[in-house]
Order: sequence, then C-alpha cells, then structure tokens
Amino acid sequence: MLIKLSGEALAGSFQFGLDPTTLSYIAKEIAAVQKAGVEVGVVVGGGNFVRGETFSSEGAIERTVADQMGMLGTLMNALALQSAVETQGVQTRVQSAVNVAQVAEMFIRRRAMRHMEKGRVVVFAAGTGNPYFTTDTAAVLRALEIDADLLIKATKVDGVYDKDPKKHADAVKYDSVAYSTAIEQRLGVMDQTAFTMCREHRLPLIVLDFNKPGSLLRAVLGEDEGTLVGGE
Ligand SMILES: Nc1ncnc2c1ncn2[C@@H]1O[C@H](COP(=O)(O)OP(=O)(O)OP(=O)(O)O)[C@@H](O)[C@H]1O
Ligand SMILES: O=c1ccn([C@@H]2O[C@H](COP(=O)(O)O)[C@@H](O)[C@H]2O)c(=O)[nH]1
Repeated sequence: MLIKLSGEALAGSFQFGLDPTTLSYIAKEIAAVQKAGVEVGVVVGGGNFVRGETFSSEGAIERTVADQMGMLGTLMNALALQSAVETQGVQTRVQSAVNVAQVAEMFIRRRAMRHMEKGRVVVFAAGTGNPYFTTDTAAVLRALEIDADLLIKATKVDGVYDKDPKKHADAVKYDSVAYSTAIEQRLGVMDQTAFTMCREHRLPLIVLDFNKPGSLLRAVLGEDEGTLVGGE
C-alpha cells in the first residue's frame, strides 16, 4: 500500500515545521501496519514548510523556484519520518525524486520494490521531481509504479465531505464516493490531477484522519474507516 501523508498534519500543534510528538505518533502507526505484514510506501507532503503556489504569489520568488523549495521541504519531512520509523524498529529508506546523493537514494522503482519486499518502509521524497505538481499526484504516480493495491491519504480530516469541512460547519461526510463525483464537484481534499489519475487507473483511495489511533491499520484490514473513493 501507499500512504500519502500530509505535510501540514506533521506540524501537529505548530503552525510551521515538525512536531516531534506527532512524528513519533505517526511513525508508530506506520510501523504497526508494516509489522502486520503489509508492504508500505509513503509519500510525504511539504505543506508544513513551503507550498510553491502560495510562496510565489507575491512575485518575489519565481514559481519554479518556490516549487523546488517545496520539494526540498518534503525531503526534510522524509528524513525526519525515516528516523522516527526506525526508532520503532522498522528499517526505512528514503528515495528522492531529485538528486540529493549525500542524504538519500534516488527513486529507482525496482529498488524501492525490493526494499519493501525485504520489510523496509520506503519514504518517497521530493514529489514527482517536477514543479507545478503536488505530492498528491506524486502519491498516485508512485502507487501505480509500485503496483499498490490501495492508496491511503492520511490527513487532518476524517474523510471526504461534500464541501470543505474546515470552512463549512454543515459539510456532510461521504462513506464512499465515486471519482467522477469528486472530480465534477471539485472536492478539494485532493488535487484534481490526482483524482483523475486514480479514476483512469482504477486505484482505490481511502481518505482518513491519521490522528485517530489505529485508523491506518483498520483501513488496511478492510474495516470501515474514513471515506472510500472508487468506482467510476
Ligand atoms: N470536500 C472536502 N472534503 C474533505 N476535506 C476537504 C474538502 N475540501 C477541502 N478539504 C481540505 O483538504 C485538506 C486535506 O488536504 P491536506 O491539508 O492534507 O493537504 P495536502 O496538500 O494533501 O498536504 P500538505 O499539507 O502537505 O500540503 C483539509 O485541510 C480539508 O480542509
Ligand atoms: O511533484 C511535486 C510535488 C511537490 N511540489 C512542491 O512542493 C510543495 C509541497 O507539496 P504539497 O503537495 O503541497 O504538500 C508543493 O506545494 C509544490 O510547491 C512540486 O513542485 N512538485
């Protein structure tokens, strides 16, 4: 399985950066899934450091540069996550989509799959390696490349709503929703490119709240958790 972990959520109670308590907690949750015998890959976001679109909006920093900074933010998250998961007794490798040879391996698909076969968690950093993309799209891409059976978006909301629950108190949660609905209604929980790729390749997606203890494992075991996005 492939877990997309929101960067912003890793900031925990802080506005920016990493919250060590949140990091240890999520590392335990990921380690529990691996210890249950599941091959696990993780794509980390970088919203707790830099979002290229926002960062470049004032015009001082070019969009491409801001996006490169965003990708480097995901690398910081990946290194922190690697350390925290290894503290839980599970070997972990970081593979980056940009060359940072002194700190992480490059992304090599077959190598990533071999790591996972050996029981190592693989954390994919730097998104797709290209500006103008997001880590949501990178997560779908990596999930397809490693033949994942399931993509889980682990975030701060407990599922997909008919509108943004952070902005609308009357938002209603879906237990399950079709990709076409998510795309047509432009549901903002994941970017549209990512939804479109999931639909095209029939990749099942579960959106869940990672702050709920045991939620990742329950989703993997097929129990009712978050919102399942699938179908047409
Ligand atoms: N229809 C919707 N249902 C659920 N959540 C929604 C919806 N529309 C917008 N959202 C928002 O989507 C966000 C989930 O994405 P998240 O914050 O994890 O961002 P991300 O881009 O995946 O990660 P990062 O923080 O790394 O940039 C939630 O904060 C939620 O408020
Ligand atoms: O393929 C990618 C992935 C990400 N970026 C940049 O990184 C930031 C952080 O990623 P989030 O998905 O928002 O967590 C993103 O805003 C982009 O600026 C990228 O350029 N290419």
